[in-house]
Amino acid sequence: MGHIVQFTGLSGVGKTTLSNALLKWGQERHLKVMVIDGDVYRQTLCKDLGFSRADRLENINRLGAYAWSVATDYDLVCIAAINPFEEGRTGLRQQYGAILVWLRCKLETLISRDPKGLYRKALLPDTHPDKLHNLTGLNDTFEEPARADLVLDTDKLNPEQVLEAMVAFLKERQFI
Ligand SMILES: Nc1ncnc2c1ncn2[C@@H]1O[C@H](COP(=O)(O)OS(=O)(=O)O)[C@@H](OP(=O)(O)O)[C@H]1O
Ligand SMILES: Nc1ncnc2c1ncn2[C@@H]1O[C@H](COP(=O)(O)OP(=O)(O)O)[C@@H](O)[C@H]1O
Repeated sequence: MGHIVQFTGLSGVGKTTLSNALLKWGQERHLKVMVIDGDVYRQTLCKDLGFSRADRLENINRLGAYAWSVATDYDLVCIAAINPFEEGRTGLRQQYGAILVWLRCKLETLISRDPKGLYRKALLPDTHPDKLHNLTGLNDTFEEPARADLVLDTDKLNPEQVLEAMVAFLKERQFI
């Protein structure tokens, strides 16, 4: 039975970057890693969901259940979603033993990265037709985790260093 890792962190923090780096790292070592990326599953399994609190909780619950259903076939299953609420994270920890990794970064840095233009849209005036009104961390809730198993600061560590710290943590816990 593989271990389940749930990430949490704002858009642009580096969830996909770290997950894909772990996938590649695993492939090179015959370790079976699966990535369940929130952004990707919102096009399929979670296509019907929006960004209300209820929908975000439903989203993480579905991703958790899916991770659990495939965990027998993998060494490690990573859930890479924003996962903004303690209720959702605690649920995954209690139901599936999913450990919690918080990818953290200053908002100014995320605003300057903004590869999808989401922060630019959220910063538009309220009256602008393209204004994004519920971007996590900017004008929607992100509850800082009280009990993360690991915190990685992606404005201090480059992607290689983030991967290195993650791998060291997984080895220390004997997850890999
Ligand atoms: N309002 C709002 N708030 C947050 N994110 C938004 C929003 N609208 C669209 N997006 C895009 O959706 C991706 C987040 O989906 P998740 O399933 O990870 O979010 S959540 O866990 O349900 O909060 C997120 O992907 P990432 O950028 O990879 O985090 C965004 O690209
Ligand atoms: N540790 C890091 N240091 C600097 N830039 C990073 C780091 N991790 C990711 N990035 C960059 O930030 C942007 C968003 O990364 P991404 O992995 O797509 O974030 P998320 O999946 O959390 O939305 C990308 O342009 C990526 O290259």
